[in-house]
Amino acid sequence: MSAYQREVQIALEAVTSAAVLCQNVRQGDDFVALAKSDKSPVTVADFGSQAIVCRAIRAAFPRDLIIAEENADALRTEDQAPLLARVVAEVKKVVPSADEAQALAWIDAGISRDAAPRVWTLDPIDGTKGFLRGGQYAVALALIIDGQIEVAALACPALDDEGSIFWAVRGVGAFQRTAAGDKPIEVTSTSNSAKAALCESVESGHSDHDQSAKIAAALQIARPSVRMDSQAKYAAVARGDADIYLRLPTIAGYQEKIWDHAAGALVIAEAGGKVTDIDGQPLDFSLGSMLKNNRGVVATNGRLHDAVIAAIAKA
Ligand SMILES: Nc1ncnc2c1ncn2[C@@H]1O[C@H](COP(=O)(O)OS(=O)(=O)O)[C@@H](OP(=O)(O)O)[C@H]1O
Ligand SMILES: [Mg+2]
Ligand SMILES: [Mg+2]
Ligand SMILES: [Mg+2]
Repeated sequence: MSAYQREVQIALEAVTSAAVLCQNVRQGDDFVALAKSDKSPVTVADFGSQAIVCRAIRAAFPRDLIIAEENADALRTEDQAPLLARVVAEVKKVVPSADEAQALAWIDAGISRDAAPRVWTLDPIDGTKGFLRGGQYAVALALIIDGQIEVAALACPALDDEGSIFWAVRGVGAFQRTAAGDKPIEVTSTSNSAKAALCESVESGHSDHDQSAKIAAALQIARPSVRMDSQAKYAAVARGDADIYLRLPTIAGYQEKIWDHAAGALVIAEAGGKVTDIDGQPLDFSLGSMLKNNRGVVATNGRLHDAVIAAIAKA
């Protein structure tokens, strides 16, 4: 029996149900996006997805903590009663017995921020702007034990025809779940950077596009970069659709959130790739909700990693 079998099963069921909720919401015409205090959007589906996943984790592993992106504060205000009603209605489509109080409590099960010996991290929708635009998005869940990512489940509902689901366990491997079973995935073996495919964020506010163009030129990368929302970029590198994922800081001092990277980072590492920050340092997931010790993210097939870090250092 391989390690963390139960965690993998629960995590995959949870992100799969959450992905159904997200697709249900996206098929409708009323996402009711709200702007958070940092002006970033949050929708019915972000709240609903967080409720579904936290419910599943709480039921299976009641002692585990959860560091998830959203909280239910806005939904508890009188102004947002219609939004709360939409969230509860969507949650009930997936969990028919759910009521309003439960939905709120499940969302708020994810408000931990501090490090803990055993903690899950969840991005209920990574790439909310992509979700709103009709682009890629992901439901990203990972289990961190003593600061190390051990289990990852990554649902990309808009990738491929039917959506795709990826998972990984540290030391076991990275897989894509298909109707025919779990298929191991692997990064490319490209070692000539001129032949590499590079992917990056769609939003220039999330990763510096001008800087990445300079780095691509220095690496003699011939192909135009592929812009894709969400941790689907990690899946793209992990299964060999792309060779490099660059996330270059746009604001000095911006700290990346662990839920934006934990699941994707393990999937790439277990597919044979490498993930560091732009200085070539490993991402430190032992510090609670933020990657306080890191700047930006560089993910590659491994073989190209040193060349990419060197090009960034020169740029
Ligand atoms: N300034 C800045 N720098 C870096 N990252 C930031 C910044 N601001 C926001 N965010 C986070 O970006 C997450 C989305 O990243 P993506 O790579 O999906 O961006 S994009 O949609 O492709 O443009 C997005 O995740 P979600 O909120 O889950 O969508 C944010 O956590
Ligand atoms: Mg967000
Ligand atoms: Mg995110
Ligand atoms: Mg999010």
